[in-house]
Amino acid sequence: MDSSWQEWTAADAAEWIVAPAADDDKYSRGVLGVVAGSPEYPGAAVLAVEAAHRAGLGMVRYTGPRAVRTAVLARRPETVTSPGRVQAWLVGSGIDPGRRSFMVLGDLQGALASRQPVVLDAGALDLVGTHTAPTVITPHVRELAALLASREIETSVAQVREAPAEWALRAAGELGVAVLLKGAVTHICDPDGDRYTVTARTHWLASAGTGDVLGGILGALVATHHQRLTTDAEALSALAATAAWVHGEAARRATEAVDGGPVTALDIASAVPRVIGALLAY
Ligand SMILES: NC(=O)C1=CN([C@@H]2O[C@H](COP(=O)(O)OP(=O)(O)OC[C@H]3O[C@@H](n4cnc5c(N)ncnc54)[C@H](OP(=O)(O)O)[C@@H]3O)[C@@H](O)[C@H]2O)[C@@H](O)CC1
Ligand SMILES: Nc1ncnc2c1ncn2[C@@H]1O[C@H](COP(=O)(O)OP(=O)(O)O)[C@@H](O)[C@H]1O
Repeated sequence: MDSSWQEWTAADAAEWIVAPAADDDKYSRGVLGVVAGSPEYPGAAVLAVEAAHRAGLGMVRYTGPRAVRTAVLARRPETVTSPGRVQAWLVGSGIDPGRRSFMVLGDLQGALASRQPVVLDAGALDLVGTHTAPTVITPHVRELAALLASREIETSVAQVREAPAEWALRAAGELGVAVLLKGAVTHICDPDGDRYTVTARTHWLASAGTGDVLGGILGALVATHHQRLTTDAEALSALAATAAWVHGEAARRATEAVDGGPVTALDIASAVPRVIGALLAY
């Protein structure tokens, strides 16, 4: 185990990007189930689903609230809205943990009980530890501080902001999951001692919804590698670092395309296929 943090590179990311082969079908390429979005935050589901499709996988299933489903389908008619086989989950983005209905809580618990690998975000972070499936949590600084405080680990937003590496490690150790702590430098670590950083190449990333796009990219990568994750849960941290790298590079390309001007979360999602293409050619 190396005690230092390794900056993830294009070469590292390229190892985790796979193109479909002649014997593939939509199921072998990975099906991502998404439990995200709510009447309060429908956009988070749209952004996560959009990014997952753009990152390349076999299928996205979304069975959330009707109004959100309609918004998701308006943007991505490729999305399947009936229940069925799922090989990885993205849960919690765009859900307020204080306003979860019984139905949403049931969907979240059902996903976590399925034993498929899971990306836990935003409004599902409090459920970490209620299941045994391979898990990566994707908090930002405030969410990590709140999560640790809820587990009686004394900390504050200021402390996590001051020493993100330290608190990401603490979370991985205490919670027993891979951690992707978002920020201008994103820290990824796991209980096995893997430690990666991804330094953002543009600060235009700091805008609403970009974290939901990251969740979609990571969900797609986890779904794509679902087979490997059944025997190698440690791969989750490498997949998380790859997702953060792809996200950062997509943002860099998106701002470059507008001469260094601002980019939106959807712009970043739209830039993802070219990043994937470049990594395949790497
Ligand atoms: N298009 C969509 O649908 C999007 C949906 N999203 C979804 O939204 C959900 C919440 O995510 P989040 O990241 O806004 O929650 P978090 O940061 O905990 O803020 C909670 C509250 O804390 C406060 N507050 C926060 N920061 C502060 C500061 N620096 N300084 C001072 N106060 C601060 C502030 O409250 P206020 O003080 O303004 O009342 C804020 O409201 C989550 O499910 C996510 O997926 C987003 O992805 C965006 C795009
Ligand atoms: N100052 C910054 N510079 C570069 N990237 C940032 C900065 N602040 C946040 N980010 C990145 O932007 C994204 C924001 O995600 P998140 O906080 O979940 O926002 P949202 O919930 O609005 O989607 C993360 O990928 C994070 O790493």
